[in-house]
Amino acid sequence: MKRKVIFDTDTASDDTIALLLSLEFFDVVGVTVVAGNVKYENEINNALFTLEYFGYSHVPVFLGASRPIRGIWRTVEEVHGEKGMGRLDIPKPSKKPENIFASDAIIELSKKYNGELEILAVSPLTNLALAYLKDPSIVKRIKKVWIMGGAFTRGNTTEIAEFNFWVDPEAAEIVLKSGFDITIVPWEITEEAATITDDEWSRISSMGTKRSNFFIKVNEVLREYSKSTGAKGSVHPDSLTVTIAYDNSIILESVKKRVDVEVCGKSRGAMLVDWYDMTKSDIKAEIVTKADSSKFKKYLFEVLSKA
Ligand SMILES: O=c1[nH]cnc2c1ncn2[C@@H]1O[C@H](CO)[C@@H](O)[C@H]1O
Repeated sequence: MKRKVIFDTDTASDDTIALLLSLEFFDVVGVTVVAGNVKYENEINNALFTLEYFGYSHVPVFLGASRPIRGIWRTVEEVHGEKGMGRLDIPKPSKKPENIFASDAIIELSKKYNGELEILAVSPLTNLALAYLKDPSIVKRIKKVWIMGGAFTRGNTTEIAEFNFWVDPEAAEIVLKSGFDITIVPWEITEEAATITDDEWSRISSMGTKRSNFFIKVNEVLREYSKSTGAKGSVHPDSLTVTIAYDNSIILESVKKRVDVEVCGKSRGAMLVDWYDMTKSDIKAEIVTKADSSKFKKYLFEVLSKA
């Protein structure tokens, strides 16, 4: 039986591929949309369209926070394309979102799948933080939270901050202090293990499947943007995180430390790791420090080449 997950997403480019992977690997019992990458309306359409396009119209989509807690952030269309789908112009999906707020859906689904539900958070953590504030007992019911977020030293949004933590550091702080069983996949690890090189890009392009064609189109702008920052190809943090959640053996090295997030000043959104256990805190997260790139890509290619 497939594991039950909620896919929390600010749906743009790599998020859609991470969603496709999740649909293969897991029983996705809900998709929750949160503010982040691009205009909220576009994120909603991107999530609905991706599900509909690949035959998953039955998977419910719940709308959540359309802004971070403090409301200070900017979207990054330069990374994902004007509407977040590279240069793919998508039609308005006929699938509609549910009438339940995302954070309420997280609470309800945690009751329905008590002890087995996992959260794949490839997004700012606003929806999960709000769910926790409303009902802290979700910590006991949610089995695991997988987070793509944080940077050790090389921020992709400011000198030190990774995008998801930077968009809503207050939410990240709430979630990281709540006591969930958490694994974090930080930015640098995804850059090292989840960059699709030119050769790999050509390989995907020549697969000629519906999924591979979709991959190429939605990630075209991401690839150009990634390369403009010095990467050797398009970087796929969300896809790596979901694949790690599915097969933990992709984690080659990790540490278990208390993690906090800076909420003020120039380093707002910075990930603060208590490397020397100075806080003596019991609340710790697993932080991935090395991932198996070839294993991840094997899964990715397998899913994209499927007819
Ligand atoms: O430059 C970028 N490359 C890849 N993903 C990005 C970038 N900027 C924002 N995101 C988004 O934020 C997380 C990674 O930090 C990912 O979840 C992705 O959706």
